[in-house]
Amino acid sequence: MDIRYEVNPIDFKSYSTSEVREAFLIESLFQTDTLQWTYSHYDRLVIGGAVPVEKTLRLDWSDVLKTAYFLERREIAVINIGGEGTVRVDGEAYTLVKRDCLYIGKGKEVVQFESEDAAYPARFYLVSATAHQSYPTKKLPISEAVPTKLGTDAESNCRTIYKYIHQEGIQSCQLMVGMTLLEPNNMWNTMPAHLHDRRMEAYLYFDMEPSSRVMHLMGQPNETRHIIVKNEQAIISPPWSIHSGVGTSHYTFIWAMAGENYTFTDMDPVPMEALT
Ligand SMILES: O=C(O)C(=O)C[C@H](O)C(=O)CO
Ligand SMILES: [Zn+2]
Repeated sequence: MDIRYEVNPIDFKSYSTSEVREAFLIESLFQTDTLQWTYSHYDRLVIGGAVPVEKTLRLDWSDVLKTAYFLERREIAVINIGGEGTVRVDGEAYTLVKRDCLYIGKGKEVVQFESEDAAYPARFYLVSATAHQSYPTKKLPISEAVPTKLGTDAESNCRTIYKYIHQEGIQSCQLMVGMTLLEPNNMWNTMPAHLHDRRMEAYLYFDMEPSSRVMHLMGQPNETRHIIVKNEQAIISPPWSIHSGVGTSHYTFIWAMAGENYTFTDMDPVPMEALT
């Protein structure tokens, strides 16, 4: 059972490399024919991975959540980062190709995951937050998502952001989820950095070569640390932390937030002079 408790920014200053990694890095989310889960106590975000190959996998973590079924008091976002797959929600089938997103609201009892082709299985990334009301289950195919271009060549951060679940998109209680794709030869994300003390955030880095790495930057602006991240590993970013990264090559990441509101532009920019 992978439970991550909160770390406060005062204690964080004295953390060793391994303590930083144990608190904030999720190393193996995608395992064949199992559901992998990490429970973060920051806004009680649950982060998971499902790779159905030989089996159909059923959404369940009742031994930890102690509810009759996973979504009894939760909502969840599912984003496929692998081959075509199907999510069945109380019997209704939603087919997701790579980068499609499905939001499932509170109260759906039976959620199952399966792959179309065992030779190229689906890889479902899962992010769940507590929910107080039920919003409709909704799929947003990547083909219908609205791209927003950001960055410049000079800053090596040309990238496209797709927002899936947010104020003007799929409605949720508190989940806000999207994906950012770096263009080839562009390595920087989220620099200049920002904070949002009102929300925590999780990043899943993927579409990287096995030998590529992202140097993820975290910490309060005046106390930064780095975490070296491999393909398909995730980061938990506390509300007091910047969350930025630079890769040895370009990459894609899914960002997911939970907390006080879901206004994407609610960010406090961190001036370059404040970073040490
Ligand atoms: O490329 C970026 O910049 C991002 O994707 C930033 C994240 O969306 C984020 O941190 C939102 O709060
Ligand atoms: Zn952010």
